[in-house]
Amino acid sequence: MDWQLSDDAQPAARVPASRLADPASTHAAATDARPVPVTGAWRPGDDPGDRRFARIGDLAVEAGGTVTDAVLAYETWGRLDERRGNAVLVLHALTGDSHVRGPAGPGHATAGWWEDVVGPGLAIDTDRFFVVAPNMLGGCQGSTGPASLDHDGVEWGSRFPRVTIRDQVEAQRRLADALGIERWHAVVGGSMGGMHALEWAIEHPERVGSAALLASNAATSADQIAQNTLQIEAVTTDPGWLGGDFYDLPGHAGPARGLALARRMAMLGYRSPHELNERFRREWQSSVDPLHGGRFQVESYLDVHGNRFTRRFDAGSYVRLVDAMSTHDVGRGRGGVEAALERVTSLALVVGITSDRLFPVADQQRLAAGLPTSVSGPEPVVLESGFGHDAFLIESRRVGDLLTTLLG
Ligand SMILES: CC(=O)SCCNC(=O)CCNC(=O)[C@H](O)C(C)(C)COP(=O)(O)OP(=O)(O)OC[C@H]1O[C@@H](n2cnc3c(N)ncnc32)[C@H](O)[C@@H]1OP(=O)(O)O
Ligand SMILES: N[C@@H](CCO)C(=O)O
Repeated sequence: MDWQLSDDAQPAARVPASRLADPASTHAAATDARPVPVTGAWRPGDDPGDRRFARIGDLAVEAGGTVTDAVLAYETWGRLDERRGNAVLVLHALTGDSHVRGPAGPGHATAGWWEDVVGPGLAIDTDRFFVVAPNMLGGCQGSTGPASLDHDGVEWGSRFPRVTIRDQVEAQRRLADALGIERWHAVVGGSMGGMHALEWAIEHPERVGSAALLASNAATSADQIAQNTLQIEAVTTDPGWLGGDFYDLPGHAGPARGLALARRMAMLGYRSPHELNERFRREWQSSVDPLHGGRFQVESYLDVHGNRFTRRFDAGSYVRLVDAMSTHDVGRGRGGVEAALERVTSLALVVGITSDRLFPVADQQRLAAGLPTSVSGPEPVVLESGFGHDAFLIESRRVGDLLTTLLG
């Protein structure tokens, strides 16, 4: 089947800012929600730039159900060469999006999340490579997700099926087909994006030249599932959740408090105890002692991140995407993790971070030991950093240096 690049004026996955939950606290930061620009279909030779949309058809998902008339939002940088052999797929983490670098088109004046990694002369050199970055299926930054309108003009909400990493990669495969990319020069992803990159290398080994797996895993551990479960519970026990059908109800803020709480919990996994202790110590945010009504700085920090998050992310997507991480297990139906890893034929770069308490280095040791050809042999490359899991985003220059060992 041919998948279509969209010229439509109103992509099905459009998510107006009004459907994002309102912040629950007066400490909220300014909104990060970006309008979704509507652009024409990408064609070989086009200039890099705007966010575009690919219609990828009906997608039957592993857990049962179908995402009908699914759309993936994506952005590109650089030019596809005549042999279509220089394409690099960059896959974002849980709450990321297609906006890897700026500037792009209208509504995208902002910098991207990997400015120091992707660009002219950088590790993923857009003078050499054609970079494609999709927003994952189930997300809320242009791709079809729970906040998107279904055919009846009502948000999918609770009707949006559970999706898995494999379903999301199947959506990406259709995007690759639509773009005419038979084989990726490389697939690159951090955290949840690394799960997608690995799934590509296992399910479509002939289509992946090399794979970079940063702070990621082969199967989500009990410890990770436990944290995911608490975050989902924080959202779904908020009275504003309404079973997942909270969208566009007059005067209804949605599960904002629950979503903010989930993000605050998640932030603890993203940063290291050492960093938090060194950065905030026991300092107060104001002149008032916390014992007498003031707040600790770290409380304020988490509050800001939690409430800011509610301005840019949909609670329905959050629940579905966290769930997709929990069900991640490359060994499912493939004879176990090690058997699945043996299917990989591409050269792999596996990177762990010393202070990552969410995806500890043991996860990457299992990956490197199981993958047939890893840049660093049976051990991962370990980045010495105090920033915790988020180091793959924060230490971007150093991550770029590591990527050059794979990309040349
Ligand atoms: C691939 C992807 O995942 S893309 C998505 C990645 N982006 C996100 O996850 C968005 C959330 N942001 C983050 O997690 C982080 O900002 C990162 C990882 C992107 C970057 O981390 P850092 O640069 O170390 O930012 P940090 O965590 O220190 O947060 C900085 C903010 O906290 C604020 N902050 C710091 N201390 C306090 C405090 N005591 N009280 C309140 N706010 C505080 C700062 O003012 C700053 O706000 P600003 O952005 O408005 O300037
Ligand atoms: N902080 C990043 C990393 C998660 O793995 C995110 O929210 O996407």
